[in-house]
Amino acid sequence: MSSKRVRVTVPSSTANLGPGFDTLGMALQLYSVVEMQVSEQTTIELIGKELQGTPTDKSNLLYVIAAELFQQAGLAVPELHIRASSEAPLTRGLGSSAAAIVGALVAANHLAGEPFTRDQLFAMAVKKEGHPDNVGPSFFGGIIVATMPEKEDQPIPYICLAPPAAMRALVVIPDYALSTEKARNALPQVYSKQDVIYNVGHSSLLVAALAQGRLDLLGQAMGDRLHQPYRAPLVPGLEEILAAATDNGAVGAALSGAGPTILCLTASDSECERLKSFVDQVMRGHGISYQTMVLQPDEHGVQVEVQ
Ligand SMILES: Nc1ncnc2c1ncn2[C@@H]1O[C@H](COP(=O)(O)OP(=O)(O)OP(=O)(O)O)[C@@H](O)[C@H]1O
Ligand SMILES: N[C@@H](CCO)C(=O)O
Repeated sequence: MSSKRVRVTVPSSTANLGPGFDTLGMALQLYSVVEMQVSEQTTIELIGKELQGTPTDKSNLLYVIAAELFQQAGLAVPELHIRASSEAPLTRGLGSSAAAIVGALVAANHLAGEPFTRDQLFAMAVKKEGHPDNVGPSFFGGIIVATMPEKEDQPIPYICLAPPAAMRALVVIPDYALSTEKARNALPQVYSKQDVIYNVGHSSLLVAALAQGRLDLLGQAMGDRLHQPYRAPLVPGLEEILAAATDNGAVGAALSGAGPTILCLTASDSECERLKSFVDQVMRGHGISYQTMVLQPDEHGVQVEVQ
């Protein structure tokens, strides 16, 4: 067991990108940091306002995930000093739980002497999160197309695409939380054939458009009928932004992950000001306080430093 301190930096992510429910996601330059070191006693130090209210005992997600990794490696679970921070707010649809899971797995794997490969860690994270669309970008960076394997013991099949160079993400982050669980419970159990065909077509077109840098197609390709229509009642302003973002400087728009953050993609930084005033008008109309951030895609994924 290593006695060194491991520092892991993990990008946040935006999942689904509209039609790619549970299968598509993009890493963003908004980071979580997890530092971990074997210690005599477990202490969890959470830095900054975003992690306020998160447990600082052994029920903390970071500790739970690290402990599970040591157990799976056949090692005794050590006491740990964990220090963590997050630039991304939690429960907003920016993949904070996936980033925490990836950060804790990668840090614990280093302390344990690297018993697991990166693909094994990816599979462990996907199992924990239930789907690969946030975990994939946090691990590998860029845009990830991934799905669950046919059999449980198979590796997670994925492809990483480089985001189109000039593309920017304007994220509209409302000041209220929406848990992924609540947003998933809003979805129906059964879909019509027309809606399934609609999403297969749009998701396929979106992946092809992103692969070829065809930002002009995103406005159409990002249409979705599997989750956004059912989540819209939980996210005031979503319908208006999806309907008119492309008339106001965006090349496409979607609910980010399970929401309530709304993602608007632009072809350059210069479109963002016009888009911000449109978004402001919509959100004010609903009396919702919010913040916006203009983010570049992250292309590196998880980064590890051993100190
Ligand atoms: N750094 C962290 N340390 C401990 N727990 C965390 C950390 N980051 C996230 N979590 C846990 O993850 C929960 C948020 O998960 P949830 O899936 O609801 O939202 P999200 O991951 O931010 O959004 P989405 O999955 O829609 O992108 C928090 O309430 C907290 O329990
Ligand atoms: N694909 C997931 C992302 C959030 O975890 C969802 O939309 O529920």
